[in-house]
Amino acid sequence: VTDEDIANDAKTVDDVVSYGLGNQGQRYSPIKTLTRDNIKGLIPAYSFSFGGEKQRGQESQPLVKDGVLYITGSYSRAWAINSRTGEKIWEYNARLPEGILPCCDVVNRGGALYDNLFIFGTLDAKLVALDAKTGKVVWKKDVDDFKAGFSFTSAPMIVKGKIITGVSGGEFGIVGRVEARDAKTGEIVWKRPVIEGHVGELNGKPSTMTGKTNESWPGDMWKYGGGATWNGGTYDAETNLIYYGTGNPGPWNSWLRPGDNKWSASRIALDPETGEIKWGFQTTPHDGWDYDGVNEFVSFDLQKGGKTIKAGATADRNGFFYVLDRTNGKFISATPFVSKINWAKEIGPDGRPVYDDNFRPKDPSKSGDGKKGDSVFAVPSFLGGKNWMPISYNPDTKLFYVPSNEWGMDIHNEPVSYKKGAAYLGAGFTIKPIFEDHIGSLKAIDPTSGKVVWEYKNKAPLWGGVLNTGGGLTFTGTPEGFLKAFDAKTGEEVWKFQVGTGVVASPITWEQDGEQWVGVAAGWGGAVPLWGGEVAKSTAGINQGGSFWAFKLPKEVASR
Ligand SMILES: O=C(O)c1cc(C(=O)O)c2c(n1)C(=O)C(=O)c1cc(C(=O)O)[nH]c1-2
Ligand SMILES: [Ca+2]
Repeated sequence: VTDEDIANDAKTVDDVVSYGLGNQGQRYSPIKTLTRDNIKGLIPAYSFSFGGEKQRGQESQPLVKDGVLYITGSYSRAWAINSRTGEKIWEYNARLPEGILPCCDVVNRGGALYDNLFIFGTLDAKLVALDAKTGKVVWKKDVDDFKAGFSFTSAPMIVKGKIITGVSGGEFGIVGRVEARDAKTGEIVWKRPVIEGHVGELNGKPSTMTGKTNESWPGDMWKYGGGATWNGGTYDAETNLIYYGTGNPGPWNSWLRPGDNKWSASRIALDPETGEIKWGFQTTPHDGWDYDGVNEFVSFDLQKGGKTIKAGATADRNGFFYVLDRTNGKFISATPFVSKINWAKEIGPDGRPVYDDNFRPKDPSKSGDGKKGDSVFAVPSFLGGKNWMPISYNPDTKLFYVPSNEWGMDIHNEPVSYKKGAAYLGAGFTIKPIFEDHIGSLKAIDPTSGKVVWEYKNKAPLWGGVLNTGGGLTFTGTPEGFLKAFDAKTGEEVWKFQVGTGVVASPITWEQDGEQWVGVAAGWGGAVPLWGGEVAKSTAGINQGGSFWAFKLPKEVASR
């Protein structure tokens, strides 16, 4: 796989060589073969089992190149299979040590292909490059110390010969950073911590570009300031900028860290050559609800007042859908994409939330029994209006498709201090539904107005990514075990298939032997069964699993 293959990934149809079907992350394939009229003929071709006694959440997006499909699975495993038959070519198991500290299930969201390598991150915070043909380890690099809470769950991104990655560990007081390595050797080119005050690295030398001082943090709190870059990034060739989201500040108890706490809960744009932060936009300054701002920032052309604006959009965990100028981070608009939000009254004209202090958990030193502060019911819950699961942009309908959840939480604050390898929260919480009939909600959103054009409601929380196709279809999975297709214009459900376990992964599509294929990993898990509170109870009956499902539209059916 070459840089050119990756740069053209959004346009080519016979392979998928990047997370997001192109580094911009639109998750749109131009393949037109499959439509609402012939989708009845979309049939399973094979199902490949990930095996093993342990299953858990399967969030991986596969890659396909030259008849080989590459996919990662729970517990830091990876496979190459024949993309036509599902026959196994190789399997890799990272054999994790005791004591790893992933906060939110043993997931992996996918790998990257470059040159002759398949590269992915493991839960013990290592980056592994395998020979794509044999699955043998070519190199393996320590990202950081898993005993301090560092972990790795997202898919690496390749930008012009460099591997761009982040880190997980925001619940353990790590400091988030974005890194670039030489994609062939794995050697570090630059490291960019995202929390003010920290010094990065460029070509082996110290480099301070995050913020000169820790001015938006009190005292020493920036030292364990969080901002984990745990959900991967996107890249836009037109602006030559890498876009990354940053997670919650540490600890969750916001009374311990007055100030904006930059750049936690933000989007930042970085120079791919140096890692310099070119702009930052903080969606939740002084976050008090674990509203990690890691949600992917997706580039698109916004038509407004007869002009085309180089924009980007992101559906934030805090419940607002933001459109920014992707050249400079300037705020364009923010509109709610969930039906209820109470922590902010609105987003002001400068892009800053107008807080409603009634819904920030109370200061434990001034309320409650002095240990446990007074609880509030805040909406959305800390698992967010949207969590990790990627949105999709369809350039035909000019709509964004956002997998969201409608829920709230009881949350209170407690005292806490940093201890290596221990949870650094200072908060207790229980997630609760806010509607009787549904939590999950897939919404088609017009980015020019923020208006919801259609909505599909799902009983269980939606936890999988979205895919759009040139044939006018929108795909996503449900915890109830269905891969579903909708008419991208109207939202009408036009197809579904039961895979036997929850679908919390991102589907892909590709063309092979003149036929359109669709594939998705299956396996219930992720953060909901672990942290979902009362919501987790309602999903307790969902069976675990671990497999990859491939579907195709046979030629005979397509031409009928
Ligand atoms: O702050 C962090 O480092 C961090 C990491 C991760 C992760 O790596 O999966 C999640 C979260 N936070 C998180 O807050 C969260 O809700 C979450 C859900 C999931 C998932 O895969 O279902 N991961 C994570
Ligand atoms: Ca987090």
